[in-house]
Amino acid sequence: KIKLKHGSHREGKRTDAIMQKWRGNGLGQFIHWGLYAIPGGEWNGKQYNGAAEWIRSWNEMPKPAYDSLIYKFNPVNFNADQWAAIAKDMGARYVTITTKHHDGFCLWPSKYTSYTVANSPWKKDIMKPLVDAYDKAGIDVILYFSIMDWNHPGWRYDIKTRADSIAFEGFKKFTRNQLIELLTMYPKAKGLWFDGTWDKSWIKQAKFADELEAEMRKLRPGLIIGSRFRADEYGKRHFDSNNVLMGDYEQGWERKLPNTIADVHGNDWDCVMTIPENQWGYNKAWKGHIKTSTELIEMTAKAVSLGGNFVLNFGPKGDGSIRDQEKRLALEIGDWMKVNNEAIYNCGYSGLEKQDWGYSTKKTRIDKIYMVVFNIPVSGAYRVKLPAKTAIAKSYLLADQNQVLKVEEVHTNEYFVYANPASQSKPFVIVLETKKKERSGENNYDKAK
Ligand SMILES: Cc1ccc([C@@H]2N[C@@H](C)[C@@H](O)[C@H]2O)cc1
Repeated sequence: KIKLKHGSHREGKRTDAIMQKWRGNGLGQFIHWGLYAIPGGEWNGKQYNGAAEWIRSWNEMPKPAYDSLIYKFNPVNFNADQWAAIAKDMGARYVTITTKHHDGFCLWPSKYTSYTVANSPWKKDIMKPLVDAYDKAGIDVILYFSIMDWNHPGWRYDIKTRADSIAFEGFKKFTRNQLIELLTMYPKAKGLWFDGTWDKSWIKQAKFADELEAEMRKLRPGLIIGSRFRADEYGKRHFDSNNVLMGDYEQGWERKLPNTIADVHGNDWDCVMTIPENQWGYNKAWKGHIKTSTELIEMTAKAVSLGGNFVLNFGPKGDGSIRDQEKRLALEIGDWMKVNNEAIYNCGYSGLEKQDWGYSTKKTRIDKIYMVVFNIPVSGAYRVKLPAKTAIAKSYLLADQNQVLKVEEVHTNEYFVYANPASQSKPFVIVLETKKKERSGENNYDKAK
């Protein structure tokens, strides 16, 4: 083990109630909203090929033209309760909302910069109505914050000269001030989701970031901070120089999912996912493959089966409305969740071997296993291998618990569960209630003693 001053300060999963609630959330909503939603990936009639929230970095987009979008921010169709209702209908149990993306525009009236909603035609705070609406809907709020800030004069990609380091000192103070300001103005927020922390300038701030994380945790006990916030003193990110996870959960799964339990190293984690291939902010033209609700439900089940959460991104339009395709997907996912959320909420890795029919999840400390089926076997037989000394007491469809299913032990601790689902077009869940296996040869007399 390398002696570290600014590495991870905790090994293993957090066991407190706030983190246990986060762990059991299963499904979340991400909101990317800001000035980038106004151009929506297009400028001067030309389409930007990158992600819409990065349009400021496009050569075709003059930086002053982007920066003056603040004078166009007037989302007359913004309705925080409607956004929260969409998340509620989808079955999301937490939401991560951009307070400030890389462009530096603040959705809250920060005292530390003029580049905020307060100086837009809208004038009003956006974060407060959002935090309150989601909180009222019973949905936990996590605040997304980009360290990289293209608008702040003190931002640097690296610290090369004395002038850089003087400028960056000012930037560090500004960053700390904004984070303390956010935690103070929105005390209901359960955590922070950091982004924009990969540049050398920030990676060199191991001591500062470590102390800032400690200050935030002291100000807000139980605050949830992921692995992307800070590097250790050797520049190691996500995992420190002793390969211990930084922060409370792994933030490495952006637009991709782990494949096996080995990939997650026994840590908490979330996967953040876009509906199109790679657009977080609103883009007028969604190109390429748009994920279907069945695909997104499968990703949710896969994430939960590997002990993580699945966080689906929505990119509201510049006027504050939500696009129809996103509303429809939220409802389709929500319809499935209404029937099957017992296999998702407060569930995790079942310990069972992966089978072709789909993913298995398990509630902690309850002898129930959920087989979330995406691939129906021609045989109608669903193979499941149980650990030794475990048997199946009963099996039924989660959607219709009166439909008790036939179970056959085909090899030691290997069973076929027979099911013919009503609809072949939607994923469904088979429940296994398990019990201790009767020791073979045990008789009632022995048990009676
Ligand atoms: C290379 C790259 C940098 C930043 C990102 C940001 N992280 C996502 C969560 C979005 O905020 C995206 O803009 C994505 C890719």
